[in-house]
Amino acid sequence: MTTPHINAPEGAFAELCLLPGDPLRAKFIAEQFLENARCVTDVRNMLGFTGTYKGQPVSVMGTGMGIPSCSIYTTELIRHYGVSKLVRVGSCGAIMPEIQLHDIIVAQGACTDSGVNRQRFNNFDFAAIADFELLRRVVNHAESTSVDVRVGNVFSADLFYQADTALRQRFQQMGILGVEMEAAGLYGVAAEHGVAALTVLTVSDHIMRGEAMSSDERQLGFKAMVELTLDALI
Ligand SMILES: O=P(O)(O)O[C@H]1O[C@H](CO)[C@@H](O)[C@H]1O
Ligand SMILES: O=c1cc[nH]c(=O)[nH]1
Repeated sequence: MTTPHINAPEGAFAELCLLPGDPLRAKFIAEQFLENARCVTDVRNMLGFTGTYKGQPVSVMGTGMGIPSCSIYTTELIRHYGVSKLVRVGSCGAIMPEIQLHDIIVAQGACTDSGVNRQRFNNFDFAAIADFELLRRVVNHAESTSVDVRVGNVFSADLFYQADTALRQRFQQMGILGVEMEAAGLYGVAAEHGVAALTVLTVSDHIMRGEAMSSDERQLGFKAMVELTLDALI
């Protein structure tokens, strides 16, 4: 049984799946962190892998950029492959002044300008929140290993190139830690299907200060976030 976007056989994914936006980051995570990792899907080069971490099965798959792409893959992973713990490991642009490049943000909630959660919630405002158990495990593990994380609200934007630069000030006033493009959609998909989701982000840019990692660093430089996530959840 395959889906329009995933050509893996039934049972090819673990219950826990890490979800970077970039399929090459999925490959990097599989090669660097998983034992016996095998590529289980490659439709459109959206690579997915399953292996083990400390003996436990784990999958990792790219989602592409933006809520529509992420929603397709996560819906198929849940409905057809039984994935029930979906953990986005992404990058974001920081908003708050105290945040630095390479910092780790755990998205407790995700605001958005996307209409997807209103579409699935009778046009009401849906509070897109992380699964508390996944969140607690990652935050507790960070505390016990002295890894600094920031926990709070992020903004999942439809536009990477947002023309209205005044919005940034408003985000800062409202305490938005960082801007990315998928978390609110992921949380909506998870809620609709009754499964658990979390988003952990590494700061790749500072939107207010105009600082940025290189594209190589974005692809490969998220070791601390991945280690924290795997160690906390396995
Ligand atoms: O690094 P990823 O996980 O792709 O996340 C961020 O990077 C992309 C934009 O460059 C968007 O997908 C955004 O959410
Ligand atoms: O979506 C994103 C990701 C990184 N940096 C941004 O400014 N936006």
